Amino acid sequence: MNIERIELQHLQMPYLTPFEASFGRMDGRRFVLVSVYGEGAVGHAESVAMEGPYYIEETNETVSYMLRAYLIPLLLRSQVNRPEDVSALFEPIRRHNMAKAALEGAVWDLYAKQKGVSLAAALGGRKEEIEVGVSIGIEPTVDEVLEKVERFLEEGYKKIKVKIKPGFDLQPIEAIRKRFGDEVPLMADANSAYRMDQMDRLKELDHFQLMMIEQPLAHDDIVDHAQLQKQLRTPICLDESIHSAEDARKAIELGSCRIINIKIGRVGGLTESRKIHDLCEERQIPVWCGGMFESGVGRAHNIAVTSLPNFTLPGDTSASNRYWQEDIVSPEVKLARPGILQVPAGPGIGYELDQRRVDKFLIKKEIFRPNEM
Ligand SMILES: O=C(O)CCC(=O)c1ccccc1C(=O)O
Ligand SMILES: [Mg+2]
Repeated sequence: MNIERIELQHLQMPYLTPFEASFGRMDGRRFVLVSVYGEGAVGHAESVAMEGPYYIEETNETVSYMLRAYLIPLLLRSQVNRPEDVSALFEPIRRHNMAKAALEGAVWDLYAKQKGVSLAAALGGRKEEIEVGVSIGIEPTVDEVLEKVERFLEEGYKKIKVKIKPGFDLQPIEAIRKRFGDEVPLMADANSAYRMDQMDRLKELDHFQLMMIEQPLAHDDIVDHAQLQKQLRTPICLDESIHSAEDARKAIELGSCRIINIKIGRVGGLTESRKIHDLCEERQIPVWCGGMFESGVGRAHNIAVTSLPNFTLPGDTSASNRYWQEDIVSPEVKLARPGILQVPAGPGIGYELDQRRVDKFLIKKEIFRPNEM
């Protein structure tokens, strides 16, 4: 693929409104945008690591370090013919999945652009549009959750996900059901906030016809989740516990979940995401694409992967205006119809990087070339 140059742009983008989950509260995103140049084309992807190690262990700084010290030098010293080769190349390096995914994703975009096909098509996706939902944080009051639910339902979002934690769980769910009815496609995400001795609390949630409960127990657990799933009618969806297709296989075989949330960053890239997708399809486990408050670049990657057939549940990839005053891609990610995003047909991710907007949020830029490695 002839990689001639790799750029890291470190950005700081403020959110429209702060977001709180059981692991903390955030006002904006510091992240690394990766651009890979070759044969007159350029591929982009972003790191989805947060600033602190509270969702998973990676941080913006560990990602920057791993890219600079290991992953970029390795890639620039190697011959790569297909993006799948990058995934194999990175395999000896343990974990650091978000760092790997950021670089591998940029190579996927470059590859699709060099071939003149969309990233979705390069991955084997065939959907032309996808259904999407929205993830609502823990708000100071239940009323504020209700206001958000109302607004997002008006915009037609196909799934409402609310963050819960012990003490802020039954109240918001019950209030949403009371006000908006049982037809609203509703789910809860606990981000590992519960322990097995709080099972009774989780069982209460069984009365609200939730589509699923996401990652109720420990971030590294699949054993207790299997026990819990036996006690619940509501499907458990795993997020934090799944870092690879092997993790997914073990969780499915144990009965730890009935649904899997695929985040490209958490599983180390698009190649591994597709592997998990294929495995789940074979085992009849529906998947959906999670979100990490991506800019338009990461959002475009999420849209592309969601075009694969077993992404049968609406994901967390909402429109740009749910997160940003202005996004760094053009056009911005907009709903084509209520709750529906179009899968772009143009080459690669199908959105242009707007460098003028990137420059507004730019803190630092680093450039790497093969002869310097
Ligand atoms: O809107 C989004 O991008 C999804 C937000 C979200 O739920 C989330 C955001 C950051 C870290 C973890 C999670 C999660 O899915 O658990
Ligand atoms: Mg989650």
